[in-house]
Amino acid sequence: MRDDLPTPARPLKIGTRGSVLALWQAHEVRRCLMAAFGLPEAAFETVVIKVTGDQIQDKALREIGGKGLFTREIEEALLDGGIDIAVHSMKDMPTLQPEGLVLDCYLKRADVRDSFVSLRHGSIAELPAGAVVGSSSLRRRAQLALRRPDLKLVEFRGNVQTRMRKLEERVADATFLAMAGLTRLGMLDVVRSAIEPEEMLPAVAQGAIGVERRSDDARVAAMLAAIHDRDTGLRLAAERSFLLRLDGSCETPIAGLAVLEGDRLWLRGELLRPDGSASVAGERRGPADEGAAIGRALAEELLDRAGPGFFA
Ligand SMILES: NCc1[nH]cc(CCC(=O)O)c1CC(=O)O
Repeated sequence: MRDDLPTPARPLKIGTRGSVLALWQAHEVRRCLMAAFGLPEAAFETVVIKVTGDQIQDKALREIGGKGLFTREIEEALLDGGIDIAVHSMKDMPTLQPEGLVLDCYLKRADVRDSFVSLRHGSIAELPAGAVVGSSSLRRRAQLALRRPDLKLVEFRGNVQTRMRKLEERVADATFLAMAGLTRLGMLDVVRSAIEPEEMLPAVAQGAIGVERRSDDARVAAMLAAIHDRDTGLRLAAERSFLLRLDGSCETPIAGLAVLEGDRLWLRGELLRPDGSASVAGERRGPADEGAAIGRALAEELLDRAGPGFFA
């Protein structure tokens, strides 16, 4: 292993999207690897890869359709050998990886909550009837419509700066952003309140950074094992199994969150109709290392309770 570590002459190539958040996350993985192996920054090379999802800014992503809008080009580079590892927001990752790739290394998870962002109001509860909320997340839109059918929803995309400008221009009175992303960008000052999971269950894997590799790359596998966070792995195993059994795509509003209670795992999940006219929510507890079975069982229970006509 020692002789096999990357060097400035033979750097480890880290593939990432080019957004400020994506670069921060790639550099965080680099920091963890530098610390774990005593390596200099020059032993790594950051390779920025353009993805379809970033090139389209004027449409809601669900109109473009298809899974992996933020990942396909990056995974192609990984399979080609153009990069050695790829860093992702796990929330944006499909539940299955292409043949030849493995995604089982997660950094310690950050704040999982959504945040309420507004210039004039302090929380969802304080929004007056008829207030306009900007969000393009199917999950957040459905969750809000379910709880506050009196509010008006508008599409909202772009980076944090763009969204703050839209709030200033009164395109909307409020929006939602993940606490994790804002924390990483050093922009927690825009948050009016953090929304507890009881009020708005977050997206599966929200707040977690994952590192993908080629399945036959034993050297990289050994390096990634050193920075993997076991608790995050147990939690995501349950949440992603839940999502997989639901065949979650961008068309289906799904929320899911697992937490550890000692050697037990507590998984909560929610399925919604896109217009917020109905939802089914449930929870399960079980041994922490049986997350995959717990996730599947909760998904099956919710599908059963929702019935065949639920998403129609
Ligand atoms: N879908 C975009 C996305 N993917 C990951 C994050 C934030 C970081 C994270 O949850 O790990 C965001 C932005 C947001 O939802 O506010």
